[in-house]
Amino acid sequence: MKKTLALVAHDHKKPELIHWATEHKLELEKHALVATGTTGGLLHKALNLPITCFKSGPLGGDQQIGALIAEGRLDCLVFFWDPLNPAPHDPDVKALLRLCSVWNLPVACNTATADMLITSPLFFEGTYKRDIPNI
Ligand SMILES: O=C(CO)COP(=O)(O)O
Repeated sequence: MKKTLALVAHDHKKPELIHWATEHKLELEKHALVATGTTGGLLHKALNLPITCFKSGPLGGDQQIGALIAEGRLDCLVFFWDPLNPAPHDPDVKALLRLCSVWNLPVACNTATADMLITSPLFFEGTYKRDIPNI
């Protein structure tokens, strides 16, 4: 079942996300992909797959992805945020992760979780119906 996935990584984590996405290209190409600006550009170069690129994270890209979540238009977020370096837009990062909890959206913040998510038949075969809060 085709899903919409968002892929985002902070600068020090971009190589890790590109490596992960390359490993899982065969699965990723079945889905619609969106990303923040710089991440999306690099992923497009590495994977040669269509990716809808929003603004760069510090310029509002995280919030654009947050808007997709609030509108019920995103199925999953892979967000390799950097736990070792502060970002100027940390409030936006926190807001994006917060919305994942508010809307019970599957979110992977490291490769181990992303591996489990992308290989989960529960999620990708469409048998799993996630509860969405009735807000
Ligand atoms: O800052 C980001 C996420 O918080 C990512 O933005 P870029 O993909 O534009 O680097």
